[in-house]
Amino acid sequence: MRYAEKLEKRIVDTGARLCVGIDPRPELSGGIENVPEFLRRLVGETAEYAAAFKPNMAYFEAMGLRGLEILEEMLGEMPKEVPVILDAKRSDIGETQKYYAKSYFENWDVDAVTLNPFLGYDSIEPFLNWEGKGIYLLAVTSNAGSADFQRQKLADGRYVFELVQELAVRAVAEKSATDVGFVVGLTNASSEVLDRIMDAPLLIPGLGAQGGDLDSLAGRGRTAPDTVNVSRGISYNEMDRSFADKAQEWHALLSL
Ligand SMILES: O=c1ccn([C@@H]2O[C@H](COP(=O)(O)O)[C@@H](O)[C@H]2O)c(=O)[nH]1
Repeated sequence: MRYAEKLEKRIVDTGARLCVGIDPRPELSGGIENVPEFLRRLVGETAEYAAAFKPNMAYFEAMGLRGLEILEEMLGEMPKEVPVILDAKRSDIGETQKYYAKSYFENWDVDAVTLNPFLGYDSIEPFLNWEGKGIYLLAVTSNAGSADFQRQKLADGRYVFELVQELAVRAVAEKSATDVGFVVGLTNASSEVLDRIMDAPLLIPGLGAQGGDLDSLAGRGRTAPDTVNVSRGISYNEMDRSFADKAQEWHALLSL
């Protein structure tokens, strides 16, 4: 089964496009020693609502070697039916990317990863021929700085993020086994952006703590399995409520 099919199935099974972000902050959960239990509860309580899980490497790397062990343990215990998108945003020359691809797709066996496309097509090639896997290229990120490059207009009237889409078009033409989608931040998902974004799987961060407006996605007629990520809005918002309770609320807002 291709990555996009697995994700589509999960979206249909859960009835919503909720991607549960996993960004553990040890300082908010009583230190690194409490993080494994925090993650077990977060994953356990939200799995039934999750179309996907998205751990962000930064939060695990910040805990040092123990953080990588915690990530590995968590990945090993993830429910197999929920796709895992590793938010790594990697970018390097192709030779080095081969090793990132091996690490994420072979060793950790995650379903998809985020990549920074700035180094061009040969930098994403090592990720392209993996059965059942997906990559999300940063196209229009959710930060204000996305205006600095991604939303600049070229002389021919296209935006820079449209060049990112060209990489996906090429991957499809070359019959990539890996599905290629895009990261589009909800906070910058204007109709000008969305009108130009291909019908390929979108990973959409920016809901909850970053204040993105879901209405901007309405009535688009897209068919690809898009998912909308919520991290702090489940893990660290209203700490007196359970993860399950908060996930259920986001799930209702994102229901099909
Ligand atoms: O454009 C982007 C790309 C990635 N992210 C990541 O998504 C989550 C968002 O967390 P919240 O707590 O829901 O704001 C986090 O891991 C970011 O690094 C993004 O926000 N924007």
